[in-house]
Amino acid sequence: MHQSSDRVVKASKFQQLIVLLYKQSLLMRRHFGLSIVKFGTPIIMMVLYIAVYTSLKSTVYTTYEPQPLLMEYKTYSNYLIGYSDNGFPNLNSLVNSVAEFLDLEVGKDIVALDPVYQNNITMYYNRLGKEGVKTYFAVFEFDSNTQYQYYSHVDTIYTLMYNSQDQTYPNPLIFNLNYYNVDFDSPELQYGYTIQVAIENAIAKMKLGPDADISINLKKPPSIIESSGSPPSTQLMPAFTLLFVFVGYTLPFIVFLQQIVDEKERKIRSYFRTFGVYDELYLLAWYIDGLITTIYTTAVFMIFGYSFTGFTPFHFTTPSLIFSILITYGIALYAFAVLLSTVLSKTKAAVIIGVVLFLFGILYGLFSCLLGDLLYNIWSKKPYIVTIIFDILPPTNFIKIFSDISYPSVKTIANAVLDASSSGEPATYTWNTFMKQIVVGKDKFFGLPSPYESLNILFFLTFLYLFLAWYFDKVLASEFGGKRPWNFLFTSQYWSPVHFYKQFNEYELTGRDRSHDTDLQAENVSINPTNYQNHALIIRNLYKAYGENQAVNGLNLSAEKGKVLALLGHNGCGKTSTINMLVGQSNPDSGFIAVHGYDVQDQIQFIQPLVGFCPQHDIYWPYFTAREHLYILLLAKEQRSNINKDINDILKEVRLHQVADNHVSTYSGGMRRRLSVALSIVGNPQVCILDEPTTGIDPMNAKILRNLIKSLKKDKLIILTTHSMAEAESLGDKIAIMNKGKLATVGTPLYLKNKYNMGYKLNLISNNIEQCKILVQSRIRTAVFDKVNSNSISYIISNLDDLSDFLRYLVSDKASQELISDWQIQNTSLEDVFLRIVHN
Ligand SMILES: Nc1ncnc2c1ncn2[C@@H]1O[C@H](COP(=O)(O)OP(=O)(O)OP(=O)(O)O)[C@@H](O)[C@H]1O
Repeated sequence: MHQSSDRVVKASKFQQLIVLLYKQSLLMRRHFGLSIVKFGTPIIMMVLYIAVYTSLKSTVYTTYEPQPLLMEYKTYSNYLIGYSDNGFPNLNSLVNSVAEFLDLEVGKDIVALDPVYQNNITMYYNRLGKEGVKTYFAVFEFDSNTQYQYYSHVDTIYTLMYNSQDQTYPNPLIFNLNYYNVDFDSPELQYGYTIQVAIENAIAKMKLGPDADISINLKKPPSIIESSGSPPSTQLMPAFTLLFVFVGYTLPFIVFLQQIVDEKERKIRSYFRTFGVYDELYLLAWYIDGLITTIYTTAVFMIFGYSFTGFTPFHFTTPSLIFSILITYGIALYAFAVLLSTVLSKTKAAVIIGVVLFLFGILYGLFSCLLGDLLYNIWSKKPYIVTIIFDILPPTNFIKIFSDISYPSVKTIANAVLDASSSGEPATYTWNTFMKQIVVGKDKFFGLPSPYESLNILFFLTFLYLFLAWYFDKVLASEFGGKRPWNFLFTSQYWSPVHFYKQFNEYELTGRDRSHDTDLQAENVSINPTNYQNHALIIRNLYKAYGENQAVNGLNLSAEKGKVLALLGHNGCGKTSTINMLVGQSNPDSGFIAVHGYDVQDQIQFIQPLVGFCPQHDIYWPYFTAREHLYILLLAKEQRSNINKDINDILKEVRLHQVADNHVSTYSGGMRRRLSVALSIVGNPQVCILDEPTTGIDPMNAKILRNLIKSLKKDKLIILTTHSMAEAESLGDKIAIMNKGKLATVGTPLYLKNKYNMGYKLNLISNNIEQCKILVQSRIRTAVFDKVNSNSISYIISNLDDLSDFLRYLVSDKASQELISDWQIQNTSLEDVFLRIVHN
């Protein structure tokens, strides 16, 4: 393998990763506002939750003191009825015992239900409705199959119910005392407690015997909400934990997506490529950034979630389970962001997609908080594939899993209240429950993946997303970088890249442009299979079109090291397109470019360490300093340890040493241009490509740059594009003028001026231009008018004798001296050559 002694050793993957992570850390520190969003959001969401929860709790809840038992039962109700649907044998003695406690008359104030109704509770409702009575009745049940089972705790052996209205059937409003829609302040209902005590007393007596000494001790009732008719709000808050966690995770994701695509749009992504940074390491560094955010966010949620009891879903779920869900969501979410970044190229699009996903997630989350059972019902009727699609997007998958685990602790709003008030503590959610399909009431929803299945999908999708990100990054065409063929994974070149010079044959090395121009022919045939490796640059039959626009149209060009190749041409003639192909940022349609014998398309990895590149438009991080730019890009390119001296030297060479530690955003356009030139010479490149390096630079600094370029060319090939003919003339050893995508002419400046010699330019200064015209036309036969300004006129004179005759006349003739105040003769300039070629 060819290896010249002064060539740099390409940076190791490890060094590149470290320097990329350093770049990420700088981004984090310098984009303070965005970092606040990234790292502040989880804390803000948790604090917000606690604030809302506590304020609701403190304002809404009221504590009641124990009330003495109210015994005037008869005033408020017609009957008290005991009923058993399964023939409870001690119903009569129980009713008697209650009657005794409440001082009621059995048969009049209190009855054991008429046996005729015993097997049909509906008929009993009927009777109540018809008679329009306000009645308490107690249902005794020892059989779990009664319809009351759903509303009551499994250990309850009776349910006390109340018909509050004097309405006629079919609308008797009979409700369980536990039902929330009850006016707890109504004295009628307060007697419910008295009856309850009477029943408890009767049951205790029945169990312990009639002589048992039972004392009744009234405890403080649980706090209940002040405003009657609305559910206790604090019980609703846990249902929304899901949304707070979702926002805490997903808002930083939008920032991340915006940042990664922003680097792509600023072309930093492809700029890194020209420094030989491995694509996978670049993506990995971003992904590690996302993982750090994930770990941080998860830690915040775990700490808050388990230290504040208001986060019910946390407290009723095994911590390892919550941790696994949060971490898996994070790793999948950021893998998804990296994948999106490979297909998006505009920051705006990235933000829009991020926000849409975010809002969609919130909406879905709200539905699952509010609808609960209903949502599960809807889902269970959908085809399995629909739920899988929801599982494929990390935000919706996360919402599903989190609402699955929240369900037993918070359920729907209505259920949350009902559940907490009637059946006591919600069940603890364990890994065991997690693996089962979601169960609501008695119904199983078999159409849904279990939360465990959804989590597995999320986990394995992470790897798929990362693989696709890596793959798309390589094969998707974009204006920001070259692409590989879609089947590159199946090519041997990918798995075992050729480390030796590619063998170009005679036919490939011969430019196929059969021009009549002998210089162009020489350019085409001067290279053959035995000597092409000595050429720093060979371009052969290069074509590149953008749609209908043939930007490069069969270009043939070559150059040796130790030279400055000045590439000239009018705007849009294809210079930048050629250079982009040269640095591997875009692929030719056909033809090839070889740099030091390596093919740009197949062996770009060997070329990158040899090439330095100053792009036409400056590429930079606004909030990094010049020193940091040099540090990052030098270490990305070259395996080095001690670089401070080198960086200082380069900074001095481009006169940026005094502002080296200022943010580049504070630089003038010219200073940024100098930084771009500085970046193109890091790592001692063999081929330095400078696309209009002096554009926008003042004459003094332009001169400094020109001197730098001159000093560099000693052992390198410098490829320079410029619109300054003077610059090309002073720097260029070889001038190549392009026109309409192909080479129009090539040669040294002197050679070209001779070749396109148009004679001499005579400039005359006078106050009487018309007289001058008459004079020149009468004395110089071969004079061709060139141009006229206010008091100057110029002619091209091809014959030297004619010109000297005219000058002799001028010196001798007094009248002419008075007419012409000054005159000047110029040789043909490179600009004249350029204009002539372009006009032709
Ligand atoms: N990414 C692109 N997409 C579409 N068209 C492009 C793209 N890049 C270049 N072109 C077109 O290709 C042609 C050549 O452009 P190129 O930038 O190579 O010219 P240039 O010689 O560098 O011009 P200038 O001196 O203005 O920089 C132009 O017509 C340009 O509009």
